[in-house]
Amino acid sequence: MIINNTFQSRPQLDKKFALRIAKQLAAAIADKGSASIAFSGGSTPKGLFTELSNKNIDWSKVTVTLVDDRWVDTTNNDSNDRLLRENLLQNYATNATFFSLKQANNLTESYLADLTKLANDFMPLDVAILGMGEDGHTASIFPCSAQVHQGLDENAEPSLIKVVPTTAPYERVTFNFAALIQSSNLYLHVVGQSKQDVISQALANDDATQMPIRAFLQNKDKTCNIFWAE
Ligand SMILES: O=C1O[C@H](COP(=O)(O)O)[C@@H](O)[C@H](O)[C@H]1O
Repeated sequence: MIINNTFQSRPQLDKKFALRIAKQLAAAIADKGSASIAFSGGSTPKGLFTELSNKNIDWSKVTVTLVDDRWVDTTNNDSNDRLLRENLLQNYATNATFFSLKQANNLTESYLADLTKLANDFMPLDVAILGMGEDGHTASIFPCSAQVHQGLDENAEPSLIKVVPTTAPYERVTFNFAALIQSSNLYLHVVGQSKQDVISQALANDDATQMPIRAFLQNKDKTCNIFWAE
């Protein structure tokens, strides 16, 4: 199920979206004393990060993480970890607890098992913000990868897995579908006409292994709110 939220400009989207996320985090804190949120990386969310970092909520009670990251050093320009630290964990949001997906040198099965255990402290997420590539990948569940079935398995334990894309650089660490779909508030944040075209393509067919975003957009039990601007 989807709900479309369309904006005339990216700054307008960033403002409204940040306000909504801040309210949902504050509501989770009021309800259970803490909140958790996972962001996507890539080129889309920078403006949103800046807006949200200036929201005066009790960030000390918020755990912030990523839905996925590239397995690169956290100083690398392509690191989602770095993007988040430099753009979100600023201003009021410096008080948040950051759960990095890159806490070791080697991306081994035992590392992923340990990381998944640690993540269980703040799962299920209160808010998850997905991004999407032109190939319909979301988080780092890539249609080109050998791990696409594993990433989309509805019956898998919610967990962090390794993905090796063949059409994009770097090994990845990503939450699987089973983990992300449990999020109380699920969003897809995309900008530009080409991404709108990809959404149309995703809605026109139902094979999620060809376009993993379909698993989220076409899920019968969970609403995915799309935030889009030209
Ligand atoms: O590789 C990635 O790409 C997607 C989409 O990024 P964008 O640059 O087209 O916004 C992103 O959602 C994901 O987190 C990132 O690792």
